[in-house]
Amino acid sequence: MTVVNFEALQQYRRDLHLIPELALEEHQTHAYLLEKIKSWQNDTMRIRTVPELPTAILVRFQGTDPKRTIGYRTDIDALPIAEQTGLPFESTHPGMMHACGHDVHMSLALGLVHYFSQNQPKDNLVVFFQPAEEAKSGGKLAYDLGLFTDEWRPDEFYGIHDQPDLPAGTLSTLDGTLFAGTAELKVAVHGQGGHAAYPHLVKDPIVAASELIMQFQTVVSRSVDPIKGGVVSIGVINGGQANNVIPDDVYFEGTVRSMTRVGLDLMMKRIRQIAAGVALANDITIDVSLESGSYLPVENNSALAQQVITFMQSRDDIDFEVAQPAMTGEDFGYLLQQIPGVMLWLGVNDTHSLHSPKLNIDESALLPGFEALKSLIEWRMAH
Ligand SMILES: CC(=O)N[C@@H](CCC[C@H](N)C(=O)O)C(=O)O
Repeated sequence: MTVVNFEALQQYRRDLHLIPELALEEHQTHAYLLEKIKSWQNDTMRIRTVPELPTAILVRFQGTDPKRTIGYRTDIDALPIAEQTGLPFESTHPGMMHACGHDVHMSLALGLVHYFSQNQPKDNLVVFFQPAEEAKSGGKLAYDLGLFTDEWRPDEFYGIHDQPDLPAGTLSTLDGTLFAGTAELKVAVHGQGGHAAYPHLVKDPIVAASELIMQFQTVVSRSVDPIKGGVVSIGVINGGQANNVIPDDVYFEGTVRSMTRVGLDLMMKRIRQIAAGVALANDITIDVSLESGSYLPVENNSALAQQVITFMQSRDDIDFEVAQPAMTGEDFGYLLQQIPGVMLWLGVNDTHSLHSPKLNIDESALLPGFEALKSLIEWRMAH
């Protein structure tokens, strides 16, 4: 029985787009999702929330003839970005926006929960609404809290991410590593400020931070095998308040990325070495924090990815393209290190990139995205 249509998916997506919330603070989102899920509850379903990760929700469907448990994961958090789309359902939360399409991901996951509440699956199915993908590693937190133990442990895990570069509704993945592993970089440059007219009497953190940021750009160009590649990007820089005052401190943040854990380790080592060298050269203190280990490379399980690709390519009603690896990060990578599975892109056709304040996804992706995921899950359960 088909109970999910475009209008329903669009309504979920727009409702959720109005109320974006940051990592681990997704309380309104959680309440919205829970209310919908509870409205479909029946004897085949169990709904689980946990006090240690209060915005997470797990839904488990008992299979009719289970030989395994399939997992499906959506992220639920938003970004600290002030929306500039001008849409009638623009964010009502100042400075926050679903600029990475998690509203789309949640809409599809709600569609799946609604559908399987009316069509009991053959295998068991666990749908995981995960907080904190953009920051704070909700996937790892959930795993480390033991959310996926006993009957809640999927044997295989699937998830999607929207992709503005692909036509709306096109699915895409590859047999291999889809997304990079990332490390979050935080740097504090501590100098000794003073009057800008007397630079010889200060320890200038602005000059040191500038040198450091430019030197970091040599990590990829001089230390990483060009065939393998990597990314060092700075997204935050703060320091100073007046044009004629040299401040005491400068603070900046960025992200370091590689398709392999070995590559990421190398880049992190070079960043620490460069920071130590620039600190010495400027007679200044530089504190570097590099956190990795949660946003691991998103490595699709080879056997499962081949099956997904074969299935998608065999279906006339699914538009599918084999993907190229991307430097995007995802903490689904952490879950895929624990549980085999596959992440896919879903095309949402926009000229604006992910993380743009003008991202305006093409909602015609919603129904084909839902249908493809539902068909994939049902096909997998039949094999
Ligand atoms: C799909 C996407 O855009 N994911 C984020 C994941 C954030 C990773 C982490 N917070 C970091 O900044 O390294 C991304 O930025 O790729």
